Amino acid sequence: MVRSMNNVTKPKPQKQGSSGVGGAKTRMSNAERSSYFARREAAKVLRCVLQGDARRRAVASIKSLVFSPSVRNKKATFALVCETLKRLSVIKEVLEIANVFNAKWKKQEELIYIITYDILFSQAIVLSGDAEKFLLLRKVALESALARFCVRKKVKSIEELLLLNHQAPGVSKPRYVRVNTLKLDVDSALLELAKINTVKKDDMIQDLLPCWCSHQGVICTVTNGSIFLQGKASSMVALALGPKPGWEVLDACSAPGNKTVHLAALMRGEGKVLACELHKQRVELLKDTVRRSGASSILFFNLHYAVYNYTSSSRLYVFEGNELSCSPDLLKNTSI
Ligand SMILES: C[S@@+](CC[C@H](N)C(=O)[O-])C[C@H]1O[C@@H](n2cnc3c(N)ncnc32)[C@H](O)[C@@H]1O
Repeated sequence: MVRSMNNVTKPKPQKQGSSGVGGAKTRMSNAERSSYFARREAAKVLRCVLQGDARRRAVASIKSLVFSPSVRNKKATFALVCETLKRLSVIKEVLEIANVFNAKWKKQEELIYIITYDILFSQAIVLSGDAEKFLLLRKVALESALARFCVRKKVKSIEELLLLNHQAPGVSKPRYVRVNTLKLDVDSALLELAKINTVKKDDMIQDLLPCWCSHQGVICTVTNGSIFLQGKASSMVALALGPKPGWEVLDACSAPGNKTVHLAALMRGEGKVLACELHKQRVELLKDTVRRSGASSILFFNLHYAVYNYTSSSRLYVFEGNELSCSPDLLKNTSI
């Protein structure tokens, strides 16, 4: 459900170009003005997201909120919201320890979260605006609160603190890792990932591992195709079909190919998966996924439109397309 952002309390309008850091009457540069507005737009998006969470009601995704026409600097706004959200629990603790909130700024807490992120984690130096000025005057208190929080959590660095925050099961959501059983068995993947991540077996899907991990923690195994980062819902699709080795399966809209290679793995590399994709560039993505997966039983079709007539009994596939690429061996017994 998309909820309008119009009912968000607007921060008091400020005279543009008149409020420099430290109260000096300075004109904002274009970059300052753009980041000033991005922080306020990010605060509105963050408020929408947090209110939705608090009421357990679906709001639009961060992307759709950011892509609303009222948001001018979409890239900076999106980055600010995501980066602040990643560190939100730490930011809240720090503000609490530093005892920063008063009645006035409590009303604009999302803006305070965003600016605190900017001051502590993005090392922004010049920040124009009243709220920015308020927090910059307390920068030392914020930094010492962050240091105290690290000590309290028994970590040596902020990176460790953030990782800890990400790794605690039940506190943060897991990233799902699907093991590509064409290359690696589930138990070996579990052992490998457990070296640097908190990981377990999924209770519904055999080859899926919920993982509380850092991106670096899984990146090598992702790059070599032993595992794929794939959500739980997406991992249920091929499983629901339950393909057997030797089947011929049509994946009509396939790029980037996560389900295509999952099908090939469930069929243990025996049989064929016909993978269709409308867009040429996305066919390249699909091919890359398939190459990494090591599956050799997949045929690619780049179609203008996927008009097909598929009857399993007569094994007839009618495709209307412009290009086809696959290994000649695979094509031998397939009528197209
Ligand atoms: C949501 S993605 C599919 C994700 C994929 N099944 C996976 O699991 O990784 C949808 C894809 O279908 C392609 N597509 C959309 N319409 C199509 C059509 N008529 N024929 C073939 N491909 C199409 C899109 O270009 C897009 O790459």
